[in-house]
Amino acid sequence: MKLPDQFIAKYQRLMGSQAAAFFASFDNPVNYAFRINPLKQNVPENIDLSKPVPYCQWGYYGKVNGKSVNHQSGAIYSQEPSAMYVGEVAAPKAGMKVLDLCAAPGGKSTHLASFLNNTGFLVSNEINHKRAKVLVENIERFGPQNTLILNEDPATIRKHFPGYFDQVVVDAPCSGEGMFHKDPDAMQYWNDEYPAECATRQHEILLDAIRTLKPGGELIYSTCTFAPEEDEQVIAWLLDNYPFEMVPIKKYDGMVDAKPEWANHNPELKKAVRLFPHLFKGEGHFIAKLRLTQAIDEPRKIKFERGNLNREQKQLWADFMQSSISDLQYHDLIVFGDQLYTLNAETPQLKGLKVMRPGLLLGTFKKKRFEPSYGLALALRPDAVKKKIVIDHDQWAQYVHGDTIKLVPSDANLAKGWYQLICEGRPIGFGKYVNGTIKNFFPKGLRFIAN
Ligand SMILES: C[S@@+](CC[C@H](N)C(=O)[O-])C[C@H]1O[C@@H](n2cnc3c(N)ncnc32)[C@H](O)[C@@H]1O
Repeated sequence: MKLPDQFIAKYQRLMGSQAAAFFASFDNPVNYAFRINPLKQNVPENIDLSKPVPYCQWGYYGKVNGKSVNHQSGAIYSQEPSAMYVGEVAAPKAGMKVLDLCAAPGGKSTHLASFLNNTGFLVSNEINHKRAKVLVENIERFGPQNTLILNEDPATIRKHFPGYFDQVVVDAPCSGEGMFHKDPDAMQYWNDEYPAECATRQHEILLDAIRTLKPGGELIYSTCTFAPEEDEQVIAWLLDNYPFEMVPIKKYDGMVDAKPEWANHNPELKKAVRLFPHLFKGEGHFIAKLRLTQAIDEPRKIKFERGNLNREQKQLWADFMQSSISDLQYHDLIVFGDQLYTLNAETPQLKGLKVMRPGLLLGTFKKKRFEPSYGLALALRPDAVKKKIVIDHDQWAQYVHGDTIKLVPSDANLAKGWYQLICEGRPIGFGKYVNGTIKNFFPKGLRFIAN
């Protein structure tokens, strides 16, 4: 691979005796991996689980077919193997309040949601609107029921969540040097000054991020670049200026200590981790974990959001619950426009925030009726739903293409109404059964031709 000349000169100097092996690794084959989704009931079928990723309890090496039942149902999430270690380092405990500040497309958020297992509260934020839409798609497919999805800048997040979170993950926008191997297009933005520019933005993001942490809370900072300016030097700056202590990160085979000599020689920096592609089966990554030892600002009181359904909406939802769902836990309900969402007990007032999803989207109120959402079908395990129709792979292909599905006569005497559609043991959406056919409610923007 042709790397930029200035990149070669810089890393020749920094990598010393390892430089040749480091540069050679850019020509190695790319490593693919995926995580299975513990929020779903069944372990995915038709996928090779023989090569587990040793440091990630849900991780396996291998490539995912994006047009498969496994992928569409949210049973698996494709993620680069090094990126998987960020979620593992965070490993939030049940009940925690967690912020993923730079979240799209959702690799870390879905991983954090796996740990939280529908307890606590996950705020998944992405500044870029287009990317925030992709984040919504990926989170809905994964199916957590405890997630607020925002499209905000870090300064606004800081204002609304002062001293609030047990954990904050900053998977920072960076110069992306670690991605040159997998995605050579990433090189086009790179020049010698780019890491310093990125570092300025990382400092700005962190100045907001750290003020959303409660004392004792943990900051997980990660990049996919080798640049010391964006890695050790950022952490050295935090340690010098704010009340943080480093939390040691376990180093598995091929992972190495971060490099104090690439910053201010503070030996504490060794507790962070570097993943180099010539030493490790994955792309370049840097991860640091820090604990806030005391509050940065005076504590501020937070007002919480409340449910807002009118009587008719309550009744329509109660009727749907009664006829269709046997198990769905939530604190309260909230309506935005005509859309109904669950509301987590920990949700602060949402006024002034660009909200993509205040909670799990349950469905839409139409004139005097309720239409359940695609996201609800994917968030509910089959045993939590009263009415289901099992479809085969060909019918699934019709469904994801947006077609009406004709049922065989033996299935064609069901009561009219909403059914969770199940393919290969996994929920793949809701369908409305009418006279021997299933009307298709697979979202228009997501339709595809299965292969
Ligand atoms: C490395 S990517 C995040 C990847 C994501 N965490 C995942 O695992 O799928 C960094 C993200 O930061 C966002 N970003 C860019 N500028 C930002 C800023 N000034 N503040 C916050 N986020 C920013 C980008 O849009 C991008 O989605």
